[in-house]
Amino acid sequence: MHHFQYRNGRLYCEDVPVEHIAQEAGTPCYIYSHATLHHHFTVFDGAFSQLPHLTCYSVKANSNLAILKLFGSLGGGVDIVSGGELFRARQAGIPPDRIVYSGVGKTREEIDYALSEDILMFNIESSQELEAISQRAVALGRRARIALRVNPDVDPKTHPYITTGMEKNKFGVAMDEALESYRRAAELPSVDVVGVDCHIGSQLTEVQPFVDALRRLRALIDRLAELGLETRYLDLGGGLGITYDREQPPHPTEYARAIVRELQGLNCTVIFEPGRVIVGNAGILLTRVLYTKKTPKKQFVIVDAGMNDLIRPSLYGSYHHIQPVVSEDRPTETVDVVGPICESGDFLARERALPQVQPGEYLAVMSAGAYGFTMASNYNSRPKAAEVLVHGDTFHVIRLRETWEDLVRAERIPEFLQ
Ligand SMILES: Cc1ncc(COP(=O)(O)O)c(C=O)c1O
Ligand SMILES: N[C@@H](CCCC[NH3+])C(=O)O
Repeated sequence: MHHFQYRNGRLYCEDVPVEHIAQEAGTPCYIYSHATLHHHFTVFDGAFSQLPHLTCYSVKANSNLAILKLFGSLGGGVDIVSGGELFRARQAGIPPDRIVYSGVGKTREEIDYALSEDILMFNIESSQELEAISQRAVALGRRARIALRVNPDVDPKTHPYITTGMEKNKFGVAMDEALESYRRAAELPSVDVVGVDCHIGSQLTEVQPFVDALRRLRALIDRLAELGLETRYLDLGGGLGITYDREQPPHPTEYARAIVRELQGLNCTVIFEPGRVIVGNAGILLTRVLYTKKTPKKQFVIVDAGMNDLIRPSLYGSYHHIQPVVSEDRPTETVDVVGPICESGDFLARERALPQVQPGEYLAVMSAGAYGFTMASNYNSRPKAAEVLVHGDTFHVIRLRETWEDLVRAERIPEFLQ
């Protein structure tokens, strides 16, 4: 479904020309399509309609309150990895019984907060974390529902920085240790063992690694049943990829078909934690060309968005399609699209064939809805960009552009320096 399209040579998001947004909200600016977000969520969630399931959108992909509110209103829950994400989710009205909490480094403060909110399930990543959660639940007079995040050791065939379910990764508990940990969990006070969890990586473009992981989890579930431990929730994590360039990831319905086939005969609620597949292609980063510059070796297009706004190209060498907002016939040239940050690694594209562009014109960096704004920083004291949600023929600023004042607000000069 394409809600970013050219009409009469102008790029639109739904029924709004993106230039209008740039003029009002300034650049750089993230723009999301409500219709795309809605469509992606309902397609994913609907693909599992024949199963008892819960789609827990992964907040880290895009944590804007308006977006969380939308998914909550569609019956979604969330997957969180910090107290800050829990706070956001609650602010957006996500009910605690639709919240699952993963992450290898949950602090005592975060554990206490999640226990006090009575979230659906902690996905436990180590034996020490298990003990800590039990202790805090006892201390607070609460019960902690838990799943063990197991590391099934499958290769998701994605970028090495974003694999999570291989033996060498820091995530989860090794398969061999899982049974022992479950035995221990069953003895611990104030802990209810309710599930099994895994998440093997992000931007997967094949179904097979998901199927392999699921088969290993099913074997574990059978062993747990022999110990008298019933699995009420099977959490399969997120990770389904999207098309940035020429990738051909499975459509959510194809992914669902493969998963449902493997679940025959299992009697539990299945949880999914999709992030990128829901929001990735629902957003763009809009930027303005500041200058063009030719050096003996290179042709640069210098834009007002940098690695602090969108770090994926610098961090993973990721591809994002870049296109002028005004489409017209012009010669192409091979350029590096770079930002204003004082790092040579600050680029949005390298050696990219792009129509010849002029200072002042706008470029759209496509597929920027996931891990765009959420990974933004204030490096070089750059205020974070605004975020805008388009809904039909209107648009709403869902996060104001930061100001220079915002950047210094939390800082204090001690008296001896004044
Ligand atoms: C535990 C967990 N769940 C879900 C996700 C969401 O992943 P994706 O955006 O690839 O669907 C991630 C990120 O990889 C994660 O670490
Ligand atoms: N941030 C990564 C994905 C990591 C997912 C988090 N576990 C990206 O932009 O592709």
